[in-house]
Amino acid sequence: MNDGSARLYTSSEMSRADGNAQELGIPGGVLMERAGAGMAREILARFGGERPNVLVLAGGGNNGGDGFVIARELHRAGHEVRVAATKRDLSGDPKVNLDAVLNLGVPVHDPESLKELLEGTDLIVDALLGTGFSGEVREREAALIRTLNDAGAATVSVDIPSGVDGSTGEVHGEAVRADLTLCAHAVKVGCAVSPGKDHAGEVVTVGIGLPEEAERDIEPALVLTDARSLRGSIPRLSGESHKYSAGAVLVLAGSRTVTGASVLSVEGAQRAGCGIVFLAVPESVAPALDLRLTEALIYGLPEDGEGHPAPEALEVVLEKAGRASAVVAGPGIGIGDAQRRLLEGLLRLVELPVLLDADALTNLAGTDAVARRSAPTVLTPHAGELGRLLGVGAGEVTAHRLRSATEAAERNGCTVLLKGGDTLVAQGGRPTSVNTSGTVALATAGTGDVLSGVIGALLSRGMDPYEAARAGAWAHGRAAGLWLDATGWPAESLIATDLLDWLPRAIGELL
Ligand SMILES: NC(=O)C1=CN([C@@H]2O[C@H](COP(=O)(O)OP(=O)(O)OC[C@H]3O[C@@H](n4cnc5c(N)ncnc54)[C@H](OP(=O)(O)O)[C@@H]3O)[C@@H](O)[C@H]2O)[C@@H](O)CC1
Ligand SMILES: Nc1ncnc2c1ncn2[C@@H]1O[C@H](COP(=O)(O)OP(=O)(O)O)[C@@H](O)[C@H]1O
Ligand SMILES: [K+]
Repeated sequence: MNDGSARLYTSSEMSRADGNAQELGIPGGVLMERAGAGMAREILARFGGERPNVLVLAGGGNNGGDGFVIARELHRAGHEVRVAATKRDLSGDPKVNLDAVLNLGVPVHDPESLKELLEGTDLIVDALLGTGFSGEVREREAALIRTLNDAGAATVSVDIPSGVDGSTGEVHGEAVRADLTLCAHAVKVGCAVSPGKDHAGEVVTVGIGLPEEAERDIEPALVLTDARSLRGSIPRLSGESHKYSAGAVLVLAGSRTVTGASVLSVEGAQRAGCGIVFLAVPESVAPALDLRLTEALIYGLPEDGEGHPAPEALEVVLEKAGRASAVVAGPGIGIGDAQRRLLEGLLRLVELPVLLDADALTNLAGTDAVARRSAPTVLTPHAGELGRLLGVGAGEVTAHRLRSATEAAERNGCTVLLKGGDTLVAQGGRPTSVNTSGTVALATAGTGDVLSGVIGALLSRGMDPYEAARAGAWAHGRAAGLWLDATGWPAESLIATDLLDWLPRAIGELL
């Protein structure tokens, strides 16, 4: 995909680029030298002024080789540097660089003394395991990682926090908790996808002078979605536009006890630029919402005894869908047989793009209602909802986010947006997108309802579902970021309504 997205590499994509570079006449040792020297410059620029005592923990592969180059450069810059190496009997480039360190008189210790070495250490360089690692860390390395994490010193990881799977972000057992991760050439998937992302701290890319030709035949399986990669993808109004052609969204959200979800979804859609919103809600709450939502058209639905939409609501929903260009269904509609049947009818009979969120996902878990659809469907689950769709626990999804999102997208033949700090968008045939604009400020009730409306509006404006989900997630996260910058208030104080004020500016950055 060549849309200007920042490169995000799996371990095997990186090693292909490395192989191509060698064919182009750039030896691996040169890349290691550039990686290590560039990382050392970055470390000196950030920490050099404080003249920290440095400990480099080096493993037996090329990640350790990068670590030796860093040790050499920091020593040359006048820092007190010690190395703990898991292996002395090396060959190739790591051996060349270990020998250089030894020749300079930098002390190289056995890792068994790591705990004592860390006592006088201000800065740890973690070069234990890189992209050559996957699976579960062996006990010897796991013990070293625990010792590093317990030391509490500032930690810089080389290429990937040791113990994180570079291609998936999965962590099985121990993984280093870094403050900064320096990635050679491109961000590794493991630094962008949780839980790896949460181990990586700040992530900075260090150039290693790979020529473009070395990447020409590599189609990355994942992309980092930033504003640059989305710019120009949202359709604009033209002179001939009217409120229906500008995008008409039907929102099926809310019930007698949950009316906020409707408001947030409708206003999210309005601020994301659709021309008109129809809101279908149980009839007992329609008058209150009519007063609250000045610009939306509100329709009362037959309801069950609990104030949730009843199956007979389908008739009204279908009629209103006839005037819409996209549908958002689910937030706050309640969970039960009646709501499931309503949704199944909607999915069977409406040919429009449909976004399913929250209660809609729970109601439809275990059914094939989405898989049977040919019109575009976007699912926006959090880990718990995706677990229900896949028949596994939330913990299983949290541990395997990438695999879970792609599996759900494939099984259902649809677009899946998995919420979280790294919001993923998966769709068959497209690279899985990792959003870059999220902030923990979003971890508050109702922000997901806003997101459903935003993506619904982008669908109604004619965007392809994959692009709509990526752009919606980016704008949603960016709105929270703008609120944080503008108010200077603590992240914990954001409420979902605040996003509505900042969505227009966030979307404006994509036009
Ligand atoms: N590609 C490029 O373009 C460039 C790559 N560069 C750098 O190379 C790195 C990749 O190097 P790599 O391929 O040598 O692997 P690496 O991450 O050092 O891991 C191997 C070590 O891990 C160990 N190990 C494995 N599994 C384990 C387990 N379960 N539990 C415990 N240990 C385990 C394994 O031990 P062994 O099995 O051999 O005993 C061996 O010691 C990359 O991240 C980047 O830093 C840069 O220099 C510039 C350009
Ligand atoms: N730690 C986090 N970092 C960034 N974004 C988060 C985090 N936790 C939650 N979010 C985002 O907040 C939103 C919450 O949505 P959801 O769980 O559906 O909430 P609700 O149902 O209350 O609206 C999602 O967009 C999600 O990606
Ligand atoms: K590492």
